[in-house]
Amino acid sequence: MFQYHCLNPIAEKGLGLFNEEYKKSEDLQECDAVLVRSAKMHDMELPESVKVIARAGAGVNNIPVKDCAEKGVVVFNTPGANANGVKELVLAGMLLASRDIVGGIEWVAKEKDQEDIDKLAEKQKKQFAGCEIMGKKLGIIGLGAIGAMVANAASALGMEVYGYDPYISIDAAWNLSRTIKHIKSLDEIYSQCDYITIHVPLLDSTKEMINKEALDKMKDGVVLLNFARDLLVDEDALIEALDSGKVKKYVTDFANHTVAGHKGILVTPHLGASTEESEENCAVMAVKEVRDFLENGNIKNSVNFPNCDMGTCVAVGRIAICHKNIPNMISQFTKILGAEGLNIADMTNKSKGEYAYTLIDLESTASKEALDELKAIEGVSRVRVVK
Ligand SMILES: NC(=O)C1=CN([C@@H]2O[C@H](COP(=O)(O)OP(=O)(O)OC[C@H]3O[C@@H](n4cnc5c(N)ncnc54)[C@H](O)[C@@H]3O)[C@@H](O)[C@H]2O)C=CC1
Ligand SMILES: O=C(O)CCC(=O)C(=O)O
Repeated sequence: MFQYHCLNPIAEKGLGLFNEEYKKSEDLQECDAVLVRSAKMHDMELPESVKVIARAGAGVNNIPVKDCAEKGVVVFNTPGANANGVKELVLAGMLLASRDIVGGIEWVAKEKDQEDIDKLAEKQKKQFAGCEIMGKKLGIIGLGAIGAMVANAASALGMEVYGYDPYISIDAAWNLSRTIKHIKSLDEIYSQCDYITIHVPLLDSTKEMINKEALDKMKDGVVLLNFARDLLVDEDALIEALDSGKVKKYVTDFANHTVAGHKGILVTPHLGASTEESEENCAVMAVKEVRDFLENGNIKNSVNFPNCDMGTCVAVGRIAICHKNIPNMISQFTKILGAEGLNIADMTNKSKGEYAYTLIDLESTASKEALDELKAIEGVSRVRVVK
């Protein structure tokens, strides 16, 4: 029996995929798995029982990913599962920034009791006039799941799309419309584009990448959209650029005291992935990842350990070892197992950066002593008997 805990509400369509072998628990103690959306986990004390965290979403900046790797806790996310939801809100954001739709709707609501509201509307509407996005230049920073979808959709709406992503995946590149201009320098995005939207993860290297220097290089009257993370933008510099007229509108999905209520800023309360479809897609993918990991030891879509798939175990036993990606680990594992007379039926070892993962199928059951010896190897963070 496995236990899981949800730090945020997770769609029932996903949780329903847990079978009778799983129990939802109201507290973390004794849990094998944690499911999370945006809850901040950096200051959270995780019990030793937690082996896996699944982020039902893309961004993992709310999770101490490296600390988890050190402790042998595998962290998953759900790549692409909410990308369409975000794409649609980005398109809405561009339209809201271009036409004063919000101002117009608020005006009608305010004047609702005017007898001649229809005539008044025709007279007043010029104050809410705007511009079209067709023919305008859109710069996209980050062409992953979301950026690529925004690029294709904006291109289909007649925008001239400039894309910048020095680390683009082959899959994302294949999915891009041929109309997207491949841009190799951010300066070109800044100097050319009327709209700029950012879709990169929040990392030390991307924090405040939109700063005063970047803003100064942008076209006068640029519209900036941020549906990725607020800390990607130096929002004090942004406010200055907005107040000076350099930036026409800032559309952000992240409410905070710097942006909330400020003129020229449209703030949504982190709604990018808040659609029925995205919530369900993320929950379904997260639960499948957790189940395959707990039941088979397989890893797919982890952000701190490598992909590793040995299917369902048909041997007598399977053990999973989380460890450092350093020399001499496999030979130490096989030596301990060999000394106990355990024959290895199948084995996979994969690495990702500093960390590695080994799955070993055995023709007989490993003793507690052998498992303890494996755990004691320097660089091993967790040994788990999967079967
Ligand atoms: N507002 C919301 O509700 C949501 C926000 N997000 C945010 O959007 C971010 C992106 O999401 P996805 O597109 O699904 O992730 P993704 O991982 O598919 O794409 C990120 C892309 O950014 C690129 N990148 C990384 N560093 C870069 C740099 N310095 N310059 C240019 N490109 C760089 C990567 O190569 C990758 O192609 C997430 O990390 C998350 O913070 C994601 C989903 C929902
Ligand atoms: O779960 C959510 O609503 C947040 C989505 C998000 O920001 C992400 O997937 O990175």
